[in-house]
Amino acid sequence: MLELTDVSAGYGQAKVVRDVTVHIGQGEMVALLGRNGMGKTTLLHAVFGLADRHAGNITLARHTVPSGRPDLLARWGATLMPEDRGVFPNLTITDNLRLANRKGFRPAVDPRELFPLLTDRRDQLAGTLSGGQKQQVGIARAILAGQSLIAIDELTQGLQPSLVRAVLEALRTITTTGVTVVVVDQHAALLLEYCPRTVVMQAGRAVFDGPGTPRSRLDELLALS
Ligand SMILES: Nc1ncnc2c1ncn2[C@@H]1O[C@H](COP(=O)(O)OP(=O)(O)OP(=O)(O)O)[C@@H](O)[C@H]1O
Repeated sequence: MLELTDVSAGYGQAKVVRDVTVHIGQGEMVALLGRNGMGKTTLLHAVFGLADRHAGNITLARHTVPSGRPDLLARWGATLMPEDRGVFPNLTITDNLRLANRKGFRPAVDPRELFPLLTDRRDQLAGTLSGGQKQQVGIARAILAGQSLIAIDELTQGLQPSLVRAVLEALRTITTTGVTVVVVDQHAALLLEYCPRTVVMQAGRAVFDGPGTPRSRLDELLALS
């Protein structure tokens, strides 16, 4: 559903991502790992039209993705969770969800079943939630919008492990309904528990792509600069 073929990308003349080929199927849950500055975010940005693509092809759900058109990605069903987690801070949780819900669309999994917070704090302004709580609202919005690919950068940043687990658990559940999930982080341990497939970036290249990675091999890849 998301296919990157020989993708090189960066910012202006700066080359960051080099010759990356990764094909991700519908309903997969993929961890994109790598140390600081290895190009994980830039790769996501290349997919979502936020970095400059220097070479290669990207297709999403059989659409050819042109460079520099982030608007098309949203229209074709892909969401990149931004740092503010894509919530309207001055609206309540309920209103955030209501606005996101595509007319007449009922997701296979009700996000309120995944995240009790959405009910317990329904009248709270989203801007007053913690980062992890906002992330839950952001993911719920993507689910209600019927998005078929959800990518999350820096999933664990600033979140307590129990919240990270709740989010990963929820993401795993939605993959069973056919939604594709790509999670980016530099902390491997938790993600590895939930993601059957791992792509490791090193100096802009995808140096490993596979399921069932032995932990020792991953430690080795993540330790190298
Ligand atoms: N806007 C930019 N202009 C020029 N270079 C950039 C820009 N953003 C990032 N870079 C460079 O691209 C390289 C890769 O950065 P990127 O953010 O993709 O790495 P990352 O693997 O996501 O790292 P981290 O885990 O620290 O976020 C770094 O050397 C960084 O300095």
